[in-house]
Amino acid sequence: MEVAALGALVQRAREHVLLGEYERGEELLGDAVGTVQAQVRKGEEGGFLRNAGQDGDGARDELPEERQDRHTIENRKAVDKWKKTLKALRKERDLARQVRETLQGRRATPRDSRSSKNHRADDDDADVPIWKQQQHQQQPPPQRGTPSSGGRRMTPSSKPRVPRQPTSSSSSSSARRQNSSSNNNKGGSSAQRRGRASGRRDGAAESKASSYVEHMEGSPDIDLIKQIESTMLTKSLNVNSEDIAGLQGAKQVLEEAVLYPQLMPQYYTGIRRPWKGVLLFGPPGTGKTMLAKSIASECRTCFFNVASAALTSKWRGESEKMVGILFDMARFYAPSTIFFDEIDSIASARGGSTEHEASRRVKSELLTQMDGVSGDGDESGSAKTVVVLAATNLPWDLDDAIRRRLEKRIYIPLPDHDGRAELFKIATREVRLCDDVDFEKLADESDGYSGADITNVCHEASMMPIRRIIEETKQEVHAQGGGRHEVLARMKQLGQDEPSSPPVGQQDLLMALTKVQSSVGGRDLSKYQAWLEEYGAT
Ligand SMILES: Nc1ncnc2c1ncn2[C@@H]1O[C@H](COP(=O)(O)OP(=O)(O)OP(=O)(O)O)[C@@H](O)[C@H]1O
Repeated sequence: MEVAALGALVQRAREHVLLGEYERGEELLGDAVGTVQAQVRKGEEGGFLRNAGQDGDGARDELPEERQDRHTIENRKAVDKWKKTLKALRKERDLARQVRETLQGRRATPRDSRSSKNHRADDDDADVPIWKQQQHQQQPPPQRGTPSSGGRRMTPSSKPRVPRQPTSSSSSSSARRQNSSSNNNKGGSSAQRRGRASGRRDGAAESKASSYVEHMEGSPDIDLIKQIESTMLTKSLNVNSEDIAGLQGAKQVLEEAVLYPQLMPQYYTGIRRPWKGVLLFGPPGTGKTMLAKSIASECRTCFFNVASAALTSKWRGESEKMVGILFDMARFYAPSTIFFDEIDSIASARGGSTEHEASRRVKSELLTQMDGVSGDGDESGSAKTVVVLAATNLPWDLDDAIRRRLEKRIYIPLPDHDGRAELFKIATREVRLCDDVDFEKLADESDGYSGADITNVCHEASMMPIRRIIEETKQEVHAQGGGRHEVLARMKQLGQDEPSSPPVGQQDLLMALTKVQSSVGGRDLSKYQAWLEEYGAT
């Protein structure tokens, strides 16, 4: 292939990769690798000289000696340049292959076995979180005499580690100053902050400790660290996007904002850097939390589920310290996702007369930390991103600066007709249904219901046949002169004789719809619509 066509070829390959056609992208990148390899070979044989043209067509040996030297140097420079290009292209081709294989592996995983209770997250490599896979890949083989058990390699030169202090309240204002003074180079400032704070390179893969708690052993904040790790961190989630009814648009935006940058960090640099944060807003019970969990499961990143109440402490300075530790831990386990549920309760507008000083400090720390999350994929191609996802039912209460940092703002509305029908199907998946159940009719009857409302309706409906049986049993026993004791004994017997529960019918579901009312009012919906028009960014 012509060298002149190389640029266009690589461009085409990248377009295929961005469109998700990894196989074709990989193939074209393979062609590009072949062309560049040929250039390297040619240069190593001194071939650039003869074809360069500017020195005439004569062979190298025919040139005067000083020109031969100049050409040797130029030839070497050209070879070095081609070698660099070769390395970068190989990396890109391998990445496309890796993504293709990961996706193929995921598709090949039967859904049932993934949701099976007995399935262990790390049974096969396809289910090993990205952070763990990288750890495996980067782990050098154990050296002779260096025991590797216990997840921590000791070398003769191992020194006791001085625990790093996470960014704390005391350092937050200076960190913030530094951040704003280097606004033009935010990647640099976050890297500086990380470097300054820890004196170590980022990420679990490069640390010898297998957990953050171990890494921070001896820190005065170890209790807080343990509390955060045990209550907020989930290393492998198993929420399937197929369990979420509807919301196709939101799923797509989230994939583009969160999943693809994790899979292909090389492409998401500069102006294409990943979004700093994503806000999911909308009425309660519409699946915001489920969506956040499912996207984190797809990425196989570590997931920090932060309920705002968990970040409040009665001790002065402790809440903002927790925020600092949380982000620090997320960077340690990167790639990771931090999900703030009900973010409005910790990030409401600042400066109000009722605002407590402690709450203002937490917000400042949150802003600082959000500025410091790693956005760009690094050159080595490893996805070390920390993604901030947040959800709220009260988007209008959010602090302006926090809202600005949540660059993507996605509306999660009440389910439409098809969404409701699907919700009824999903929610009744585990119960026996009578043949008369008509999901379309149920969707017609449940306009204005949220996903959580429909789940409640199905819960209520599934109880009804059991209640009927209990009632019949009571009447039967009482008619025979039996009392409470006999009723309970008969019920126990019934459960043993008839272990499969009685089926739920259409009437049960319709009756349950009259008992469970929609939890979202029409006035609220117009408020969301107005906020979406003013601040939405999808
Ligand atoms: N789109 C959906 N698909 C499937 N189930 C849903 C969906 N939306 C809601 N649900 C059901 O409602 C429950 C609550 O959903 P979830 O917690 O994700 O809502 P939320 O929007 O985060 O609510 P809140 O704003 O009150 O925190 C889920 O456990 C699920 O049973």
